Amino acid sequence: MPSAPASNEPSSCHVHKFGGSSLADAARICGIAALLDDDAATRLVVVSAMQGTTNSLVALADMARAGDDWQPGWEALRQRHLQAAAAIDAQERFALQATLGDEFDGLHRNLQAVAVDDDVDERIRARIHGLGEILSSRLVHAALGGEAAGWQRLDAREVLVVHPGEMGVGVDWDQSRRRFAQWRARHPGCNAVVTGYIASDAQGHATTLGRNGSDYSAAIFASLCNADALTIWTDVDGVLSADPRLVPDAVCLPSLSYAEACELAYFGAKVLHPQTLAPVQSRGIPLRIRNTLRPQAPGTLIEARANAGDVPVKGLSLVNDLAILELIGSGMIGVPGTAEKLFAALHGAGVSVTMISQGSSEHSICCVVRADQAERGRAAIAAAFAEAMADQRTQAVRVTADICVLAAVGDGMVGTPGVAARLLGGLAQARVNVRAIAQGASERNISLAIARADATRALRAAHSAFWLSPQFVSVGIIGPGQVGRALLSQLSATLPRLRSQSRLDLRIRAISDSRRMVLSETGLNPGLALDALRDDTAQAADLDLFAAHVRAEHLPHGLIIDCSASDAVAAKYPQWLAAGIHVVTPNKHAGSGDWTRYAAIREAQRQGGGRFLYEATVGAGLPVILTLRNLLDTGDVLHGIDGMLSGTLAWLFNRFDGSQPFSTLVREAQALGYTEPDPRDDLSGLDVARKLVILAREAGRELSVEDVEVESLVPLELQQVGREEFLARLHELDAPMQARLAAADAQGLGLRHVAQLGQDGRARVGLVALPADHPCRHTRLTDNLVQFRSLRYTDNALVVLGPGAGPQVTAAGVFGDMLAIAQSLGAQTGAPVIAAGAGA
Ligand SMILES: NC(=O)C1=CN([C@@H]2O[C@H](COP(=O)(O)OP(=O)(O)OC[C@H]3O[C@@H](n4cnc5c(N)ncnc54)[C@H](OP(=O)(O)O)[C@@H]3O)[C@@H](O)[C@H]2O)C=CC1
Ligand SMILES: N[C@@H](CC=O)C(=O)O
Repeated sequence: MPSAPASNEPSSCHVHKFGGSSLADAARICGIAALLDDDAATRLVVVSAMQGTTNSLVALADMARAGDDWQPGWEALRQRHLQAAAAIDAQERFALQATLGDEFDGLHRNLQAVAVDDDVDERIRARIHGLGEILSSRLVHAALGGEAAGWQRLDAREVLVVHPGEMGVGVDWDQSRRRFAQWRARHPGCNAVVTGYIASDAQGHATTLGRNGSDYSAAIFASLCNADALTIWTDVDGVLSADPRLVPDAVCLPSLSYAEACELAYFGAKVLHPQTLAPVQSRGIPLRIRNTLRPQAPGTLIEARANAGDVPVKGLSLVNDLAILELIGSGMIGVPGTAEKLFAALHGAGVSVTMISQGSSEHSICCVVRADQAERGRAAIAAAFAEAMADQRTQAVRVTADICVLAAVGDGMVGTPGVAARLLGGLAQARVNVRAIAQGASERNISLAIARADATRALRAAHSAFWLSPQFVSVGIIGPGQVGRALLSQLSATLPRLRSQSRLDLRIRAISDSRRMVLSETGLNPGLALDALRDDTAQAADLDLFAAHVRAEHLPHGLIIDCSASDAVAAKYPQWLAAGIHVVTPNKHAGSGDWTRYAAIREAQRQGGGRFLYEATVGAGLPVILTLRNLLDTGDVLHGIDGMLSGTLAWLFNRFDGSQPFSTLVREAQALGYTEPDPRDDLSGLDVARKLVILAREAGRELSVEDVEVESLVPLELQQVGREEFLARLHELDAPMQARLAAADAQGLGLRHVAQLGQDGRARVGLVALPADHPCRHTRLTDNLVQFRSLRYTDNALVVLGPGAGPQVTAAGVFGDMLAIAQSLGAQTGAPVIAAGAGA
């Protein structure tokens, strides 16, 4: 391309291009003047056809050719343009309408020609297809005030000379530049409205730049007039980090380099035509994308050196409707010319290749092609390698359908270690299988072929992996009882901060109690989620529907929080975890229940399923399980565990001094939310036995609740009655408990409920009388005291001490597990919170 600036060109020239959406009707056309108002430079305004016009013109030509009735469509298009002309407050309105009428008469003649002659000249078709820009240029010219206001109209066919080529339409720069200079000489210094999309070929016949070619026209004219800037006006704010229909959190990118824009344009960022960039890039002309409907928005600036931003990836794009073609053969290894032969075969079959990948073993070559060309490509490769196939040098040509390509793009990727790891890690967390990978040596683009079904989930996961949007976790809460409600209130207070500071979006998309559930697409406000359960949107509870909604195919991560005490809910964990749903719970049933189910849960995790965290099952918010895990993971050997594992029983025996009946204290503990839904689970020692089993299993021992020696405080006659009757007869505990207290008092001892897991595997739970100097006598309120004895902690136990029951502390334990899962998914929840203004 010659680099000398065109003669007669004013010193400062700006090119503006308006797409069809900016020219949808007369009001939008008239609005262009206001958008150009603050631009003092000489302006070239390149226009597309009015929205939908080119499609209509192509359809009319097709109808004419097929012998269908095109007259009504022609008339509708004519009326639309005449009405737009009538609505434009132009001095020459009548002349404008007459000219448009003439253009439509010409269209009528051309359509008739197509109708009577099947082999009508391609030039006539090009004239028909390109009429929309002629029409819109006349309307815009009039709306800007016409020649009286210093505006000329330039039919691009007068100056722009192009030739079709294998790589698309090419520009004859010498011819075009000469002709443009001549046109400029005839119209020195004036502004111009220029038709986009259309041009002439070398013989002077009408042609087009291909669909959506107006952007390309604008870039060519920017180069011809050596413009200082090109602005493309469209109906979006700029280039977005991803398709907003698939990633609602996609952000508008303030700046891109030409190279980044090229990659994004090629890989589906529909804002830019792929060819647009070359003419402006070669002359270093900055290109800005702006929104006609929101001109105050800064848009996206594309120039040679873009702002790098603080993450290596600027944007992600997705190309759909693809297939993988794969040639496999051990006889290909080290054989020169195999790749050439394969791609020559595809070339010969007219198959365009989107992506190529070959492992260094050379055992197979795979490429990604358009789905509608896959079979043609397969047949061409099979034919080219027929001989090699016959003597087993190649073994197969395989097609994998329903593929899409996800591409991560950014200059910041160049030379930055860990980008691929971050991308692939994010996809792995979202359980997206990658079928093929390609990264060129430019390092600006990593392309991944994945199954179409995974596309949205993959795009969202990758988007948040690079913090282009917060890490999105779809959350379902089961059991909004004491703990569940406390969790909702903690979430309500914390989620906004997590979203803004830690870029973590824990979205409550489902809530259920034992009877009803609410499934929400966009998410429930945690402060109002309980109300939603009571209103008309609630439906009958169904755990399978609930889980399917939480783990919707298009969402990267699903997390179920089970705050019930239900065994039926715990029975679902293996299947949820196997489906990749993470589970967090204070419910002890899974951890201490049926061994086969427990093993299935572990197996689902081992197979790479969801994560299962249950810290709150023992010691509520205390780090009991975490402490045990740390001991074991660092190679310590557990000898035994003993202490107090029930918050309710701790509180009861800290308070029980005989001054009030034991049953009164039990009711109080229940009201405070310390007890299990059925307080007999506490008083019978079952709850503590469950906790001991959870800890023993954590340490690798195959213990079950039946193996634990449990002393129950519930009299035999109250063990089998219903919960309500038990509560009504609670006073029957008073006398036996009073007697136990008196006996202990008489020996100068105090009652405490303790649990013990010995080195011999023996597990015991029960009420004991202890001397005043025993550590369990130095606890307060609901304190749990867990003493770990191990190879390292032999003389002096490792002790975890603190409140072990209550909705708030339990919910905090659950919340902590939620954040641990979010962190494992890549969320930055551990980052220190810097107070506003600090460090300024
Ligand atoms: N309270 C505490 O200090 C601690 C509690 N925990 C554990 O936390 C869990 C909750 O305790 P808490 O909040 O006190 O109990 P609650 O009885 O207050 O709440 C239980 C909730 O679970 C719901 N639920 C019961 N069965 C089902 C089911 N099949 N499907 C869906 N939802 C169901 C109940 O709904 P509905 O009203 O419809 O029955 C209710 O909303 C228990 O497992 C408990 O062991 C753990 C550590 C400490
Ligand atoms: N009811 C339980 C609650 C915690 O698991 C207790 O009192 O410890």
